[in-house]
Order: sequence, then structure tokens, then C-alpha cells
Amino acid sequence: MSPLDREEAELRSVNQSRKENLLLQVSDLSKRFTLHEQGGVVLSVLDDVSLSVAAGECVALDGPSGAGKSTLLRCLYANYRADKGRILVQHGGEMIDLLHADARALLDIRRRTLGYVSQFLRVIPRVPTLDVVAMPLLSLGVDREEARDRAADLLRRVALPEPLWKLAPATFSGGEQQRVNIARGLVVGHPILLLDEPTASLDADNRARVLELITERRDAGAAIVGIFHDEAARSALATTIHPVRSRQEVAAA
Ligand SMILES: Nc1ncnc2c1ncn2[C@@H]1O[C@H](COP(=O)(O)OP(=O)(O)OP(=O)(O)O)[C@@H](O)[C@H]1O
Repeated sequence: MSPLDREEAELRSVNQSRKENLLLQVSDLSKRFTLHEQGGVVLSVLDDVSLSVAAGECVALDGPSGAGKSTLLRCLYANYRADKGRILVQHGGEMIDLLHADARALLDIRRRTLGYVSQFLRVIPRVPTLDVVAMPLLSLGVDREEARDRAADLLRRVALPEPLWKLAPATFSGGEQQRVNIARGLVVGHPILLLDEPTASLDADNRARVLELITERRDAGAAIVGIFHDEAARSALATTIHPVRSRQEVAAA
């Protein structure tokens, strides 16, 4: 393909994204790991993955253990750098390719547009839960009182008992930590959400609360990509199932 043809194809795909209100468009994404400490073995995990997510859609990544679901989610958050392909994200009215975004642009995309709820809570020690949840809003410049009010609303929605709000979450149970993680991940109201097993450690009541929250976000127009091993979560949330099938091709160095 000549540079001119490529430019034209890119323009066509950007215009198409606008028309369909695609918030995330992934094309031909590949990722390999080179295990330098194990003889330089190369593990080919993602091979030409393409998917797109419009406002109000939830794509569930499906595939056996080791297929590359978490790797794909991490690539979409640019935690892992994909080797090839495009990850177009609608940010500030433009489609921006995460693979070519510089550190400053990436930070802004993560602050405003792209939210990620990992499986486990990672926080700065000794910060009270209410501030942990309010922090993403503070980093956007939201006033402290308003940030804390919005954090409190979410902690109420996930039924985290109020006496715990002033404590740091390090000693909380697995399910409590997961609910803090979800509250923090949803507090900004990012238009694109990446969810890695958001209900894995929750009992039935708390799972239902969290699913209701995420469903509300989806129906309000968020574009979601998630891993949901939990069948109840998947059937409540997914509008599309996207199979992930790693070829698990291993090559010697
Ligand atoms: N940082 C890394 N370095 C080397 N290999 C990795 C790395 N991260 C993932 N892998 C490999 O990539 C493959 C896919 O892993 P991944 O965690 O994405 O699978 P998954 O589909 O999410 O599995 P599960 O459902 O068990 O969580 C695995 O073989 C794993 O060993």
C-alpha cells in the first residue's frame, strides 16, 4: 500500500468511526513477549486482533486461560506496548492512536477518556478510602469537596460501610478492596472502560450492585471492554462476545 493509499484508508476509517460513534477501534494488533531470561524464547500472544466498540456497547473478551485476554486489555490501556497495529481512541473529539501517543497525551487520555479497573486494588499506603476514590477527580482539577461527595456516592452505591471510608484499604477483605477499586474506576465517568473481572471476589448481593452500576454506565453511552469469567456478569453486561484465541506460537531465539 502506498503512503497515499494508507492515508486515504486511515481517513476513511476515522470518518466511519465518527459515523458509527465508535469510541474505540482496534485493528491488526499484535503482541509478542521475548523472554530474555529464558533463552530469548519468543511467545506470540496476540496476532492481528481487530475489534471496535461503539458508545453503549460492551464487548466481552472470551477465550481459555492463557489465550491473551488480560494481555489485550493491558495493551488497550497501553500498559503493554503492542508491537504492531492501531488502537484508536476517541478523545477530545478526535481519534488518537494510543500506539503513537506520547507520555503526556497518554496521561490525559487516561485521566479523561480511558478508565481501567484491574482485578486487584493497588494504592498508596495510608491514604483513607474516601480519598483513594476521590483521587482521579482531584487529578482532573475537581474541587475537593465535590470530589469527596462524588466518591461518597459511589462508595454508598457499592455498599462499603461508612466507618471504613476513613481507613486505608490495605487491610480490607478481598471483596471490600474490589468494591473500592470499582468505585475509584467509575468515579470519573470515563467514556471508555476496560474491566478485568470486576465482580470476581464479590458475593451475590454485591455482585448485583456492581453489575447495576456498570449497566447504568453502559446504557448512558460508555464503551466497555471486559473480561467476565462470571456468567451472571457476562450475560448482564455483554452486547458482543469477542473470541480471543492465541496461537501460542513459541519460537526459539
Ligand atoms: N509480561 C509477560 N511476559 C511474558 N509472558 C507473558 C506476560 N504477560 C502474559 N504473558 C503470557 O501471555 C499468555 C497470555 O496471558 P494472559 O494473562 O493474557 O491470558 P488470559 O487469557 O488473560 O488468561 P487467564 O484467563 O488465565 O487470566 C500466557 O501464556 C502468559 O504466560
